[in-house]
Amino acid sequence: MNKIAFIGAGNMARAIIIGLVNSGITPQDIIVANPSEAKRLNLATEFGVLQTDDNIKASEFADVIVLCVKPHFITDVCFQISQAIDITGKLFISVAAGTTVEQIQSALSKGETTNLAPVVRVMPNTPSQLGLGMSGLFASKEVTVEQKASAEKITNAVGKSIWLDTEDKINNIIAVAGSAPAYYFLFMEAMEQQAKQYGFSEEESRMLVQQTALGAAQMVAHNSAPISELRANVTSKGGTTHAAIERFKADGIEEIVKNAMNAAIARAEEMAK
Ligand SMILES: NC(=O)C1=CN([C@@H]2O[C@H](COP(=O)(O)OP(=O)(O)OC[C@H]3O[C@@H](n4cnc5c(N)ncnc54)[C@H](O)[C@@H]3O)[C@@H](O)[C@H]2O)C=CC1
Ligand SMILES: O=C(O)[C@@H]1CCC=N1
Repeated sequence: MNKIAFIGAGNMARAIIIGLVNSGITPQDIIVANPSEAKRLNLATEFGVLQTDDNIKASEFADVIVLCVKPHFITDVCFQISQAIDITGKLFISVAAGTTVEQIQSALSKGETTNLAPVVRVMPNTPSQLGLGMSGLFASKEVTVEQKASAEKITNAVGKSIWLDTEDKINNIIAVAGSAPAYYFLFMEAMEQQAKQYGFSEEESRMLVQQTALGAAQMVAHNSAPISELRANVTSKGGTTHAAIERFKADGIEEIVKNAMNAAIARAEEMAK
C-alpha cells in the first residue's frame, strides 16, 4: 500500500481518513499535517494515524499527497512542498473545488514547463466517512497507470467513483455530488422544521425525517426501477402525495434544483479564475 499524506485535516480530510481506516487501510501508512493541533491530534488519537504540523515532513513520508486545504491555500502549499523536497515520483491528489490541474502543476513546477508533476483532481463528498462517498476523478496526462490505480483505491475505499475524461466535468461532479449532501440536508431541515410546526417534538421530528430519507435512499439503492417509478408507486391518483407533488411542481421545484446546481458550477468556474 502507498503511504498517504493529507495536507489539511479539516472536514473533507477527516471524512476520507475515517473511511480509509474503516476500510482496513493501516493507519500508520497515513499522516496528517495541519497547523492547528486539535484537529490533527483528534485524528491521531481516534484512528491511530500519524500527525505533524509540518507539510514538508508529511510530504517526504508519502508517495501520495492529498491536498485537503481550502482552494485559496492550494497553490501556496504546493509551492512550499516543491521548494523544499524532490517531488519526483510522488502523486498529488487535490480535492479542492475551483483549482485547476494547470494551477497546481504550475505551483509545483518551480518555473519549469517540462516534467510536470502528476496530478489527480478528485471531487469527493462527506458521506465518504461512512464508506458511502461519491467521487469523480480526473487525471493529468502525467499520471501513470499505477498512480491512477492508487487514486482509485482511495476513492473506492470510501465509496464509489467514476473517472472523467475532461477536467471541466469536475465542476459537474461538484453540482451533482460534492456539494449535494448539503442540498438533501437543507430539504430535511425544512421538513424537520415543518414537522415541529405540527407539534412533533424535536426528537420525533428528527426521527420522522431521518428515517423517511434513509428509507427512500435505500429504496433507490436497492431498486433498478427508474426513480420516477418509485415516486409513482407512492402517488395515488387524486391522493395526498399527488397534491404535494403538484404543489412542488407548481412552485418550480425542477427550476429551483437546476438553478442551484448551475450556481455551484458557476461558483467553481469563478474560483478557478
Ligand atoms: N467539505 C466538503 O464537503 C468538501 C470539500 N472539498 C474540498 O476540500 C477542501 C477542504 O475543505 P474542508 O475540509 O471542508 O475545509 P476545512 O476548513 O474543514 O479544512 C481545511 C483544513 O486545512 C487546514 N490548513 C489551512 N492552511 C493550511 C496549510 N497551509 N497547511 C496545512 N493545513 C492547512 C485548516 O487548519 C483546516 O483544518 C477544499 O478545497 C474543498 O473545496 C471537496 C469536496 C467536498
Ligand atoms: O462548498 C465547497 O466549496 C466544497 C466543494 C464541494 C463541497 N464543498
